Amino acid sequence: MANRSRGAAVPRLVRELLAELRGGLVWTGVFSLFINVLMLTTPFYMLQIYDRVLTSGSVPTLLYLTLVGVFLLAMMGLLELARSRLLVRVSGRIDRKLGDPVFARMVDASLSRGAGRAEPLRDLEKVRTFATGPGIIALFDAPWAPIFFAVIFLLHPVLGLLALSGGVLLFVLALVSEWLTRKPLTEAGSMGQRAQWYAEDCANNAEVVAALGMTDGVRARWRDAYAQSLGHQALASDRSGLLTALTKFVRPALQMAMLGAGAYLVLAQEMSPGAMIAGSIMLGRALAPIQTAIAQWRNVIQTRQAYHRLKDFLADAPTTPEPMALPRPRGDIQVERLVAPAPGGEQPVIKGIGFAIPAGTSVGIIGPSAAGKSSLARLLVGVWTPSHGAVRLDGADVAQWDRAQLGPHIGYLPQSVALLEGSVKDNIARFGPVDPDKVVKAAERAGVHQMILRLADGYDTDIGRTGAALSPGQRQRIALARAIYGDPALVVLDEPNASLDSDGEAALKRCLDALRREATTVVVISHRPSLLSDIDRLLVLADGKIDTYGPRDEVMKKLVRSVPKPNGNADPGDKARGGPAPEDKAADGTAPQGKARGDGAAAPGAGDRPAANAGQGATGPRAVSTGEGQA
Ligand SMILES: Nc1ncnc2c1ncn2[C@@H]1O[C@H](COP(=O)(O)OP(=O)(O)OP(=O)(O)O)[C@@H](O)[C@H]1O
Repeated sequence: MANRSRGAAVPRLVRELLAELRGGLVWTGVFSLFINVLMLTTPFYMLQIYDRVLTSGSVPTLLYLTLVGVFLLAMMGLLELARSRLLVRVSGRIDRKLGDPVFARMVDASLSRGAGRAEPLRDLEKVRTFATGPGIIALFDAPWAPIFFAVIFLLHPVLGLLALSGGVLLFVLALVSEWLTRKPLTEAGSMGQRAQWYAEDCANNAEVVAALGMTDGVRARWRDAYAQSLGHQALASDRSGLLTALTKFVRPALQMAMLGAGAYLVLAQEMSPGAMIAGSIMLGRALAPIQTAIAQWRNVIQTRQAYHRLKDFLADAPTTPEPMALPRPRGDIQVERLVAPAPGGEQPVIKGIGFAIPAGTSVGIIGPSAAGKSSLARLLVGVWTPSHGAVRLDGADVAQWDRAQLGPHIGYLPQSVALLEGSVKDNIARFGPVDPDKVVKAAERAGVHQMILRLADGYDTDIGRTGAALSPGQRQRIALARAIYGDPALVVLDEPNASLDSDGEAALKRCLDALRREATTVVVISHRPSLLSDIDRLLVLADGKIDTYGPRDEVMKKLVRSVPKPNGNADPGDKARGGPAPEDKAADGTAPQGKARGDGAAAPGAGDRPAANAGQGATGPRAVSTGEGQA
């Protein structure tokens, strides 16, 4: 089973990544050293031309120097090529190492925090592209700048001092730039992100936003966040613009000072004219990486932020050792003392319930709105993690079960259907390898095969983002086929008929009958009692607790008795539809728990499983045990 320990994965992931990158980065550093040494070719060539060729008038020397110079420059070009290829590989490794974990973690984070965004992938993209851009080249070149300063010192100490002071001045300007722009850039980043969320949410819900005239209100929110982001951006740009202007003045001024000082030293006969020119060129080389670093400062800061966000995001990733594969479950469900808040919340929405569903049993869950039915469904399929208790499938805790292993054994049709961008067949096959026979079988059992054949490209029809190209009813029926694809052992359907017409509902009922005949464990949540007419058991949920659980007919009888109508008749469907509130029942003097026990249904049936009873103990007297005969 998964061993979840916080905080260990990121250091491991990052350590492993850095270990993998170490070789490539060391070679990039070595290549950078040679590239920078070879950059001395041009100034030395100048030096030799002025001081040797022009004074001696020797053409062979000129030819020889030129050949050597061209060869060295060619070598430098080759090294540049090798370095850039190396960095492309480094960037590819970052992606290969972190891409999948970040994606998987993003899905997990959406489950545990209740909201998912794609920023971590964007951050990864930022870090990855930095690894091939000019920013990282500047970082690798900067440490070799002392070579140039040293050579300038050798030409003349005065020139050396001048160059060094210029370098320090530019470096200080870079630090000031960082200091002045870091905060506004951070603020701009977070406000920009918020603005983007508004824009994305608005685009995703464009129809309701337009229909209800909400565009102006939502745009005002977006505009506010965007304006704040732009304000911080502008402040950062103003400050960095000032620094850039200063740099643009300092850089040529330094060059001029070098030439001026060099000319003076030549006049004073302390240096040759060649050294004057070479010194000036070398100053340019020495300052280039510093200047690139200043130009790339914003990029460097943003990449650093993205890197830290990524590290934090991965920091609480659970370490999950490769779990042992478990055999295909039979579909035996035990819910034990289950307490669960919604993701990111504290208040439990499921408040200590326990019950059992023997393999092959079909159970209908009914109850008023916000009773916790969908929450229970999510817990049954293991996408929510309970704070206490467990849902066990054939004895194994579903929240701890490896999702990739558990998924094929689970069929889940959520209330909001959630198809994904892709073809009909991809969606039915759950984006795994498409086995046409299995896809058609699932579609036929879901009663949707003919409907799919009538689509423009049949099973190959692209359904667009979230299935936008389909009607809600079509989406729901295709999602049903997806839920039963591969004959899962447990099928949980949350309001599977919410968007269906009578044909669709008849197909759904036939599908449920087939699942029952095949002894698949089925849980159906529905507000419509018609769908639950052939179900084995009924579970009535109210305020996160079990009100009643037992064989369907017994529960229905109880519901009839507990829902008095003004004319003395009762409509059990009222309760299924969430009609009578628990207070209504209390008003006639019959508390739910009293009812549950009073008719004898509370006593465990003769064949009740011990696990079911254990679960009952946790639920309190509200939970009603079941007769095994119904299984
Ligand atoms: N993702 C979520 N984040 C926060 N709270 C949630 C979330 N999902 C459900 N809840 C809360 O849990 C409670 C139960 O909701 P749930 O959707 O399980 O009820 P339900 O019985 O399925 O309702 P309905 O019949 O209206 O679908 C509600 O109070 C709801 O606010």
